[in-house]
Amino acid sequence: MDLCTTVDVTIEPGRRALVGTGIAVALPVGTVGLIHPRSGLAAKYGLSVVNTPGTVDAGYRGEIKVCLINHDPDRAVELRRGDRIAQLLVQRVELVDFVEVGSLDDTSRGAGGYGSSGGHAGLVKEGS
Ligand SMILES: O=c1ccn([C@H]2C[C@H](O)[C@@H](COP(=O)(O)OP(=O)(O)OP(=O)(O)O)O2)c(=O)[nH]1
Repeated sequence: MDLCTTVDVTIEPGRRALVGTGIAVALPVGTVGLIHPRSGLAAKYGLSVVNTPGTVDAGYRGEIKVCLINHDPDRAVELRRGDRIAQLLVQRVELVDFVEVGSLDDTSRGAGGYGSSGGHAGLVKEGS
């Protein structure tokens, strides 16, 4: 579902703005709302969502707001009330009970992350 701004707003290059959508929802327990940027506005204006994807808890009953950011280094983004600024996806989530343990099982990845699998010249391991 597309989300629209309830206000006119101009976002200068590199700046952000929290805008209301006028929408409140009661999501079923076991689901989550995810606020994603719109690809068209991202490609054309550099407009995105700061905390993408924004998380709307199932228990949240307030107005959904979107924290927009203008990544364009030169041009301001002008938005008018009613413009579609982001999109809301609803997904099922696992409801888990976390259990504290002393160690974790082994996997082929182990603790490697943040480029440890390579794939780019700038990701070579230290010392190699
Ligand atoms: O882009 C967003 C993200 C969140 N929310 C609303 C719904 C969500 O359920 C609530 C809290 O969001 P989150 O848990 O991400 O915020 P927090 O900074 O951790 O605040 P809190 O302490 O209120 O949980 O704010 C929005 O309207 N838009």
